[in-house]
Amino acid sequence: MESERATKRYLECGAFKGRGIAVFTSGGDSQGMNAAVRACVRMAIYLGCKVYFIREGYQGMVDGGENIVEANWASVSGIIHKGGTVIGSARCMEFKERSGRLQAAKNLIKKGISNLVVIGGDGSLTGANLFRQEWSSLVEELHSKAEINGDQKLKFGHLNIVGMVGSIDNDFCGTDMTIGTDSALHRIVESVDATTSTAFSHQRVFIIEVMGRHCGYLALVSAICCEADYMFVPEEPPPDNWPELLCDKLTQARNAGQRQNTIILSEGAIDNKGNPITGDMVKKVIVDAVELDTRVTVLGHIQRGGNPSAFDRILGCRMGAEAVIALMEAKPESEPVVVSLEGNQAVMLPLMKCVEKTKGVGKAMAEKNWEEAVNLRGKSFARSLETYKLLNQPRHEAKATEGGPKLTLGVMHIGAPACGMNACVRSFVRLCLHKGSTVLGIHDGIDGLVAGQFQEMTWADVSGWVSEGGALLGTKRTLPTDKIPKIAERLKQFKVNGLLIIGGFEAFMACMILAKAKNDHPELNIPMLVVPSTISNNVPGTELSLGADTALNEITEICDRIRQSAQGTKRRVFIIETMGGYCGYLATLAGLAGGADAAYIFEEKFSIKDLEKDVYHMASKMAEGVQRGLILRNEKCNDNYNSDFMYRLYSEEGKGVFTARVNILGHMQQGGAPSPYDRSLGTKLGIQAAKWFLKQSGNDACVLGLVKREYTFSPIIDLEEQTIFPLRLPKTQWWLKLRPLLRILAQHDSVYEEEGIYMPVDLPTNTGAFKEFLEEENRLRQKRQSVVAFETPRSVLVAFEQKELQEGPQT
Ligand SMILES: Nc1ncnc2c1ncn2[C@@H]1O[C@H](COP(=O)(O)OP(=O)(O)OP(=O)(O)O)[C@@H](O)[C@H]1O
Ligand SMILES: O=P(O)(O)OC[C@H]1O[C@](O)(CO)[C@@H](O)[C@@H]1O
Ligand SMILES: [Mg+2]
Repeated sequence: MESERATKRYLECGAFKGRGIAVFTSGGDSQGMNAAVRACVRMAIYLGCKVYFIREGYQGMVDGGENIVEANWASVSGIIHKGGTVIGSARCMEFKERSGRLQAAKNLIKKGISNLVVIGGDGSLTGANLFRQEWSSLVEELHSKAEINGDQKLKFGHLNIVGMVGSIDNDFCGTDMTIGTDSALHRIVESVDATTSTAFSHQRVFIIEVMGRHCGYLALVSAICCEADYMFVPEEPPPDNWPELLCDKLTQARNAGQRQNTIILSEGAIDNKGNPITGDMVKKVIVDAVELDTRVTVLGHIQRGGNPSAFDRILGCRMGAEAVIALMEAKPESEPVVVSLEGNQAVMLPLMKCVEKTKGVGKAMAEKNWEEAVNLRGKSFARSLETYKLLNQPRHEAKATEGGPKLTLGVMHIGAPACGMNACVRSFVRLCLHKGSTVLGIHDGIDGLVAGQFQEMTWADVSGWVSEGGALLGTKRTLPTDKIPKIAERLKQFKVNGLLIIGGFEAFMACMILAKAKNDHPELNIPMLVVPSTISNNVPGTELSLGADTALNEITEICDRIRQSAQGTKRRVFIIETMGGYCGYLATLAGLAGGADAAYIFEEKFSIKDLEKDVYHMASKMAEGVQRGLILRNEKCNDNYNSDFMYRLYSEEGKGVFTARVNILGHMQQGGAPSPYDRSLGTKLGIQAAKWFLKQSGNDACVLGLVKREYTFSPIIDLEEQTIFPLRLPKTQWWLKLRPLLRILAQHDSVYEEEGIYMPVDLPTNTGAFKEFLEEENRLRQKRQSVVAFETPRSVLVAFEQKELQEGPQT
């Protein structure tokens, strides 16, 4: 029973009928807060609660009146793509006093609210915890002053609180990412890309000051993403001789032909003694010592503005929904929790423990215990710091700095280009050079390998690669199948001791083919590693491929534009086709990020009955005042129900209610500048790959993956049985667990038909429980509807596997 509970939960529609719940945003705003508010409202409505907005944070709670208003399904329509928070945020001094909190309690009880979702930073969450601790005494006092009656005292004797961290600073311990951080990184990276081009023209140095208060996360990650020459963060002040080190670094770079330099400075940067380091101080050092033309740019609140990134929208959706569920499941004795992100899992952590740990960072910094400060910031921070430092060691081109093997390693791409590939090559090349190894860049995939297009890579060759989209080494889809002898000959000719292949499903296939040919060709007895890199996110052995995040952002942005194009047009439905092969990752995630009404994918079989239901559902939403509809479909979701079919169906059935348009996004999904996430992930994967080769003694062939926030090296042979070759899909895909959430957030209350939905909990998904969940949901559906049998995705996949056994893998 317990294990069943751990993998899925049944969310009964209307299960918490009549419960009062309020959501508010507090402290500095951040992008993605609207997605969180929307998810809270819609999940609460789904569960039957009466849901309220509290406008202007704690101030609205204290002031009451019009600041506490009931929300409905439509009041959160069309907000997911907006920056900031549509319900307002504030900092409120009155709430810090008991008298203010007493007033706030009275206002909540009058509205029947005893469940709060707070979206804010550490201050807001601390305030919420205090409020909860005091609640019974506040209720007692209100009753004794006859401000509330005995019934109210009894009914609202307990306050439940769940927190979500909304802040661009990513300064909260316990969660990998806070809502807004990724969007802020987007703003910073766009800005630094812009200053880099003008810096190049004028051979200037740019010092960019970024926000983060006392946390260096934004500075650190943007320094990695923008190839900064130097960086200042509060958690690890520079050594006392930093002016000298900085000037040496700049001089070295200029001597190597670099025309511009970027320095990232955190607004909270300090020296070893705790004194602030400012942009003007750094500029003076540079101008006085090396006389470089230097400018200081303070990015300021630009970082907190603009549309939320796809990541922040999805994070907001997931956390908002989880927060409401946690509130409904809370018992009077249970501790208040904060919804956190661990890898790609949402987890509940004790709110006050996280707040205390967060305060511990400040304490460690005040005591100048820098190591402790870095550790408390968490694994991801420490890893990024290590990455930055590794890539910014003093340069010794192609000379050994340490002992260890001196290898000749090949790096190449196979498959379609994807953003982040270049960042991966760059860090791989540079770390290998630092360690005294040689890297040969192999151009144009297998064709280039066979033709002998090998280039010895230098430090300078990969300068500026992190911000470049596409694949600068060139890439092709050709597989090695009929070229193995020639490949073996070339690897021998160039004395290649190891081969890194960065690419998508073809890279995975190619590596498997080469690994299987080792017995016949001893030259292939070298370590080989695949770094999954494809917008489709369909490579076995990893939860996330390089390039998928950039593509998701591209699609999300295009969906925003397409929807906006219909402003002023009466009721319109857009059908948008995404790439991904048979993998529905992009369609599903872009569906969540874009607030889509439906996302059709191959993995979740749908029938004409489902399509019919969705068309009528759309019409009923329009009747309630919704103006625009968004339907996503994966390019291979169904051969017969293709985009044209769907367009005709919606056009015909929507006559008189809405018009329909279709957009096939095509290759624009593969283009663009890499997102901060792909730049940083590419850089880190390149480093992991280099480290792996440098400590290899055998001839393993592995896939370097990211699984539950850990880097994993899975032998490619073991992955064979986890792959469905004809579909180019892994057998388990973690993100399928987000499908029920997409349905709940898209479903208008006027059309709730199902009694409930099974939601897989963010725990194991590869244990077979996921299959069970789908089957159970299938049974539930069948019980209620006389529709065509609903085949589970797993059973579809199993059918294909059988086909594959009969016909052999399609290569
Ligand atoms: N110790 C506290 N007791 C009661 N209320 C508090 C407390 N700390 C903060 N608050 C309330 O929360 C509001 C927001 O807090 P704060 O200004 O620290 O921002 P934050 O939530 O930490 O967000 P950010 O730092 O990202 O801007 C305060 O204005 C106040 O109303
Ligand atoms: O918006 P304000 O009040 O100027 O505060 C700015 C601060 O808020 C944040 O943007 C978010 O906490 C910090 O990065 C910054 O130091
Ligand atoms: Mg704060």
